[in-house]
Amino acid sequence: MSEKLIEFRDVSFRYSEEQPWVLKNCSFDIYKNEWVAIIGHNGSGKSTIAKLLNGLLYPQEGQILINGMEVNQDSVWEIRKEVGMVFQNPDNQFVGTTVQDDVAFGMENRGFDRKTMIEKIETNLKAVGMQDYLLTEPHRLSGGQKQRVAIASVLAISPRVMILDEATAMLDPHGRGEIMETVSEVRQRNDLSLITITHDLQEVVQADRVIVMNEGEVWQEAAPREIFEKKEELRSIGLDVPFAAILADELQLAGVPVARKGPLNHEELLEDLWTLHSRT
Ligand SMILES: Nc1ncnc2c1ncn2[C@@H]1O[C@H](COP(=O)(O)OP(=O)(O)OP(=O)(O)O)[C@@H](O)[C@H]1O
Repeated sequence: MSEKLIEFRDVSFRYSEEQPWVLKNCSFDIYKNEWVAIIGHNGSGKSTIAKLLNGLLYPQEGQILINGMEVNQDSVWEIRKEVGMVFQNPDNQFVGTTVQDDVAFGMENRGFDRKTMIEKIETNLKAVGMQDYLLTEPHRLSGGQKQRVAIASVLAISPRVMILDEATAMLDPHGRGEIMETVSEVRQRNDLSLITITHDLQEVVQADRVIVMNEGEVWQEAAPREIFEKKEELRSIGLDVPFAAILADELQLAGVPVARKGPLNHEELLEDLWTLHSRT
């Protein structure tokens, strides 16, 4: 088992004393180099978890540890060197007037020296395929390009964990696929842990592990295959299953046998059908 990077210990959170608890006794661990997808119905507390991890919010109860360091007001600047976040709307995260200024901003805030900054701007924009846009004004970029720059800005601070909170939600399926491919590459190259918060099941099935939230509680955590086998239970808490699994059920019902219980994507479904039916 690899080393723990994040520990959520009995965390409860509410936005104010007058408001209900948004997270209730949540506990989970995330390991180094692991990719964890957090899913759950609207309002189940996913984004709140992301903000707690980055010290944008603090829990009223429980403890959050990042690499052994507790997230609190004293540690918040150290924590933000470890945890990088990319949000849904890239326009809300741009601060620089050019792409290079923007990537520099996070590093400036964290006290990087000039030489390191120049090197990191170059290598990280290259890692996301945006090296030709150094002097471009961010508003001239497409949605996908903006998210690439946002990812480069996060990578530039060399975090241990990158959180993508609905970061691909505004892109078309092709753009989403491209961004996730880039993220997957940079994750491996930089030995990062990755937390993705998303409603896109194509993304979720690629994760190592899935944490399912329901009404502010950790409902279940397991590998994607194990999670998506519980189709009826998932539906009962307002969640869907991958389209390939639904199609496999329909095929079975129509009398077409499918080998695997729940294929996670169309490649698996095709492989099943090919293996079974090429023999007949
Ligand atoms: N700034 C805030 N002040 C008060 N309540 C908030 C605030 N932000 C979120 N909430 C409430 O906290 C609960 C959890 O919200 P959160 O954004 O964490 O859910 P989520 O699972 O990310 O939802 P979604 O899938 O819709 O993005 C919701 O009931 C929401 O209305």
